Amino acid sequence: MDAVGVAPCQALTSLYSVIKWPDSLSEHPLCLSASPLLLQHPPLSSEPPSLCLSPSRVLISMANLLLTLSLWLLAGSHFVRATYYRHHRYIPHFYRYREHTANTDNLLPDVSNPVPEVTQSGGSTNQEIPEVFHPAPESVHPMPEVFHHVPEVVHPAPESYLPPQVHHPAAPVPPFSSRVFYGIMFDAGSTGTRIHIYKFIQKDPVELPVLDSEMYHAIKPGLSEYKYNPEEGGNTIRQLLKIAKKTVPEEEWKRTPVVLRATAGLRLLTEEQAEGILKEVREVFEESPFYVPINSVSIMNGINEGVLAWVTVNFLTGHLYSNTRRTVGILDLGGGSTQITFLPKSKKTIETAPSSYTARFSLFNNTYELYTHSYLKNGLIAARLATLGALGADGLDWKVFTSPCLPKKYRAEVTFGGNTYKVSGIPDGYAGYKLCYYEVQRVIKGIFHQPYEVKGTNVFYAFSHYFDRANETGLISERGGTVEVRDFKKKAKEVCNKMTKYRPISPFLCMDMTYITCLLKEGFGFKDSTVLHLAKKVNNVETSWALGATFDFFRNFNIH
Ligand SMILES: O=c1[nH]cnc2c1ncn2[C@@H]1O[C@H](COP(=O)(O)OP(=O)(O)O)[C@@H](O)[C@H]1O
Repeated sequence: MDAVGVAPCQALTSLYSVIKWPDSLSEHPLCLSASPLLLQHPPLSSEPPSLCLSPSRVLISMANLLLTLSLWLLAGSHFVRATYYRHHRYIPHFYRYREHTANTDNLLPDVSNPVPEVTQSGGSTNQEIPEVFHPAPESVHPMPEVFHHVPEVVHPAPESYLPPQVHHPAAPVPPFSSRVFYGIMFDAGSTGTRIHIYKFIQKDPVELPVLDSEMYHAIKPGLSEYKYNPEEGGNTIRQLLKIAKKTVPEEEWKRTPVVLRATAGLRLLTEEQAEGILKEVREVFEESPFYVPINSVSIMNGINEGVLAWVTVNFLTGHLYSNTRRTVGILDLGGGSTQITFLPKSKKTIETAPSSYTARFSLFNNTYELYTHSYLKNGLIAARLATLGALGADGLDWKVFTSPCLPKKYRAEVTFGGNTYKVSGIPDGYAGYKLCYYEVQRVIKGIFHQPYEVKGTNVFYAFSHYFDRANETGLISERGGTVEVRDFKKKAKEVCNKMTKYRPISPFLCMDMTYITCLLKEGFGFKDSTVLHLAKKVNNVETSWALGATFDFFRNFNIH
């Protein structure tokens, strides 16, 4: 018998033990004796208390007994229900999180049953799209909503849509077999396009779905490189969709949503150029067999980029399930932009931040107010060009942009955002850490806001180019690890002062390491001793905003 059945049965067995039935009711008085197990108070005499009745009072007593018995049975049935609810749904989050460790611990916050068919004009027909679950509250509620009908949500959920918190009368739970569903998220970044195919398992209609696995693939260059040739950009999406078709079983295609969010690369283009690319992607999506929701292709703003990366990392590290509100901050260094996001411990952090540097959203019945900001043009590749004085410059056909951060004899053409730049070291000049630091400072000083709290005890996870550069220079292995801010500085000095040794890894390594050092120290204001956790994956899932964006697709977080 499972845990659900044991407790109520024990209660009924105990109840039954208070009754001793005589051989014949007509010949003997009826006797009841209290089982010591059920005594709330010590007996007044050494004999167990008993009560013997004359036959004439037996009928009245029987009526009383039946009444008592029904009351016990009623109480027992409530107990059964309470135990069932608790076991299946209203267990604390930290427990629920651990319960699935064998399954990489990746519980999806919000997704549940399928929603009805949605017909796309000229597009694919969605038969069953995973529906939105109400997030489980942090506290135990006496009457959980899971035994009510889950309100229907027809995808796509518009940006401002919040599923209604409707409470229907209780209904019997239909039989349910474990089911699998998928979500496809494209990350159209400035340096590449990546596909994330998430597989979720809904084991039980009243339990939260589990993130089972992720299929990830990246392709270079990013879509912004195709600003003059969107059709070719569309072909990169076609290639990635082939992987999606191999990963998602054919019978699931029609109800598997495809979503693309573009970041800094497209933000840096003109509106017309960006729209040309997005239109092409929409067309490629429409010709695919997958479900194409409205607004499936768009440019994501910097706030969402930061917040959704924060959601991913805190979800994967288990912090969204704890009641402590202890979370980790994130530092994301992309090619075109860089993000910092954390949950402040001190009110002063929010009070002293510019109003556009904070964001609110709701998750698991908690409202979070985060410090978050995305610095456009301060991603690593954009910062390289800015350091060289090339970003936004004219005369790209003939100008050569030089820097003491590059090996003296280095000369090359680099492409970013659809433009090509001629760059070189300074052949007969000086190179090295100090000069380089002075150069990169110009890209940071006066631009960054230092949050009040950043020198405190917040734990930060740093990924994307922070991870790549730390890994390439040997600060951490491919599996990731922790470093102090001063480790970046030490390594930057070493790389800049031995450029020839490190050149085979990348001629930009000195510039990149120096930029990261300056960004952390003088940009965000971290102390030398601040420890950063560098991770490319957590629980075998990529640390990127893409998972958070998939959750946001299934249930709108209403980030504002
Ligand atoms: O999902 C991911 N997995 C691993 N690395 C990623 C992922 N997304 C982004 N990155 C890393 O971030 C770098 C830059 O990101 P991106 O090109 O998206 O910049 P952007 O956000 O400024 O446009 C990539 O070169 C890569 O190292």
